[in-house]
Amino acid sequence: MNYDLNQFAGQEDEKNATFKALRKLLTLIKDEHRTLMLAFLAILVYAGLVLLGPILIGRTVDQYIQTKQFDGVLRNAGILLVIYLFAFGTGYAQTRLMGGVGQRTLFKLRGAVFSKLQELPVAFFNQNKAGDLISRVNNDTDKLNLFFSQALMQFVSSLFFITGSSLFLLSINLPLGAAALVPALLLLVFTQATSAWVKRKNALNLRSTGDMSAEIQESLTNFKAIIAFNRRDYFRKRFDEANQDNYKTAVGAGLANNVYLPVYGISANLGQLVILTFGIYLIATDRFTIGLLVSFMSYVTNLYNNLRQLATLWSSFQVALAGWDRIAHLLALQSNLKTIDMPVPVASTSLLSFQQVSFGYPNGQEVLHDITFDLERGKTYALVGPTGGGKTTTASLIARLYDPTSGTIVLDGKDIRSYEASERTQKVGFILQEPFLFTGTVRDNILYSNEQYAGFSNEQLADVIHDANLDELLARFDDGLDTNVQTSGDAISLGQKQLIAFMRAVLRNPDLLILDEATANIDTITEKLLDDILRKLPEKTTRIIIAHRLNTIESADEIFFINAGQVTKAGSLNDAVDMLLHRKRVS
Ligand SMILES: Nc1ncnc2c1ncn2[C@@H]1O[C@H](COP(=O)(O)OP(=O)(O)OP(=O)(O)O)[C@@H](O)[C@H]1O
Repeated sequence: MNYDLNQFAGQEDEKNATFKALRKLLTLIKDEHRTLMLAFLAILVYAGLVLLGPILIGRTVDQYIQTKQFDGVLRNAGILLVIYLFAFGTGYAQTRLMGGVGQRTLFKLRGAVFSKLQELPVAFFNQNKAGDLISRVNNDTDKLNLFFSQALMQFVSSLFFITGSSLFLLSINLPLGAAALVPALLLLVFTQATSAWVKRKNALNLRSTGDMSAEIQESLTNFKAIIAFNRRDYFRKRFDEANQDNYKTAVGAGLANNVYLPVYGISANLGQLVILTFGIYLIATDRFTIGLLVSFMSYVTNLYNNLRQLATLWSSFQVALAGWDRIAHLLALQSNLKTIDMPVPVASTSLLSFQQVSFGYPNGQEVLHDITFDLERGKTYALVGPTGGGKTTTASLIARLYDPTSGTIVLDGKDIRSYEASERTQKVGFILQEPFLFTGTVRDNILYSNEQYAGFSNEQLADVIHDANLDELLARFDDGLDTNVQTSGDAISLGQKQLIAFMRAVLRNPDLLILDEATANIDTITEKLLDDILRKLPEKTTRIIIAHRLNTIESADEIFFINAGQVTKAGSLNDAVDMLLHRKRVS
């Protein structure tokens, strides 16, 4: 399965894509319908009140100003003031309501994107850069927040104003109203024609922001190598290129986003010019009054101001849509490592059985070819072989970081795909060459994801550690269980990290314990200690040791030689040495 998110970028917009995306976008706020209804109501009242203004002013001109009845003028001014105060109140209410909707949607959306990231398989992270993903979680979701908290309601209010003003214009004088709307219709056609282009420009910009973020992340993660190899200039150049690209796409997006404003501005001016000329002609021929012309001009101004506002919002809508596309592609991805209901294919008494397993990494060549082997309970197995032969890949399949391309892996009598993740991780323990640690204490790290001892006091835990023969290892840490561990810092050596990973795996008491080059950074005396601990593990525990140093596999009951994606039984340690030297198959 292809998990590359950037494969979606630059795809041509399908027909009506904007409205489809809008519908999807609105599903994000479907839980907010009460607040939305209230906000809509507030905005409807607000628009209605504001639209009453011009007609009242027109009446005042015709009825009181031309007849010089100033008490009438004052009365209408008072009414107008009340109307505007109410309008202010409803306008404020809708801003408050929608601000909350925006923040809640952002909160939920970030949560959904983050949960999705937790759910996706290793292949997804192999194909996408962390920096780009961070940009999706932070930057793209924020674009949507801006849209929901500000733009959406302004959008709706502009639509109300445009509809209201148009109705007033047409009802006051049909031909004059129709003439005022012609430039507006042309604008709609223009907007429709340019929207896809504007969205594309914004999508390019968001993508290059993601690329830049990925570039920053890579250089921050590898800062030691960059300094040690004096590659700062190289990375600075790469960043400059990403920055340059981001600048160019930002200019492109800015240009696209601003294309509407001047066009809308000139249409507004044209509209007013038409009304003024046509209106004065109508007044001159006694078919219109000055007061009505004042109202009319006011509605036209209102109409075009809102169209202009719509233009600005339309670009912010396109930015939100482009951001939403990037998030929606991520949310739509499904893990291909779902737990599957399936009957046991072949009854097997072994703890683990590979049955004609082949595997290739996504977008890569086949790495393991038709592998079949069985591991019995309680035995120790060694996987040896040249670099790149497929040892770690075999271990990754046992941990179900990937599923085989073909064939079946049977764990404890059941297809490995039919286990829930919690049950599988309980059965299979892993100690990796580069263990993952979290910021906290040694205690936090060795109990990571181990519910069994979570509530234990340090004293109780010390007993458990003693029973598991781990106290000598714990003694290697100055403050014992309370020793601080920092993932980013180097306060703890790689060997110590491996010891923590070792204790963590042993305390989980798995049926199958895999050590992938797990003692590569440990001195020979400690290594002997680990060997002892491994020997004393409960009898049922099966151990798989992946090692380059052959002295570490002396205690193995059986040795498998993995080379070029093939697995062969090596027989004895000497056979394994022979195979490694000659890379040939025996038995
Ligand atoms: N994430 C990946 N994506 C694509 N190909 C990969 C990936 N990981 C490993 N490979 C390829 O799979 C093959 C087997 O690699 P693997 O890591 O299993 O070998 P190994 O025997 O464990 O080597 P080593 O002893 O160096 O750890 C190699 O050709 C490697 O290039």
